[in-house]
Amino acid sequence: MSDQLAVRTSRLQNAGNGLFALQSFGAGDVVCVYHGDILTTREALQVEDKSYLMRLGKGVYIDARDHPDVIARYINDCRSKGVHNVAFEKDPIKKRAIVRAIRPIAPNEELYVNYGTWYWLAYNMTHKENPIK
Ligand SMILES: C[S@@+](CC[C@H](N)C(=O)[O-])C[C@H]1O[C@@H](n2cnc3c(N)ncnc32)[C@H](O)[C@@H]1O
Repeated sequence: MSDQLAVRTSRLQNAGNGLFALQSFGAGDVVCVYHGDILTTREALQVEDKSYLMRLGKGVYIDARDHPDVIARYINDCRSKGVHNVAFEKDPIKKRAIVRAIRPIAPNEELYVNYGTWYWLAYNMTHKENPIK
């Protein structure tokens, strides 16, 4: 898949898989790229499993649900301020998001990105029996 990154069981509880660094990254380095099927707002609203759905900008979404080869889709959100080590740089023109290191990352660190408030609001609405705080 990649000699810089590996998909392994997440260190977060009940989070499934996560993405881990196999090498060091410096702050500002491009770590990988998030891409997938390109959807309009109308199409995005109809997606049942929104786990891998990302809004890039007005009317532009990408969905990596059917793309297990896109390793960026395995990045979890640790939900703790100050612990995130990568950020999504969304590009609605190129229809992708660059995953960029926001601080130095050491080998074996799990990558964590802030999905944003709306992702978790929607997630918890559809997982009322098992919300993620
Ligand atoms: C983009 S996927 C990340 C990869 C996913 N863990 C997997 O195994 O394919 C987003 C999903 O990961 C899980 N996830 C991410 N962060 C989590 C957390 N802090 N706690 C529990 N589950 C989390 C949730 O199921 C979420 O909908």
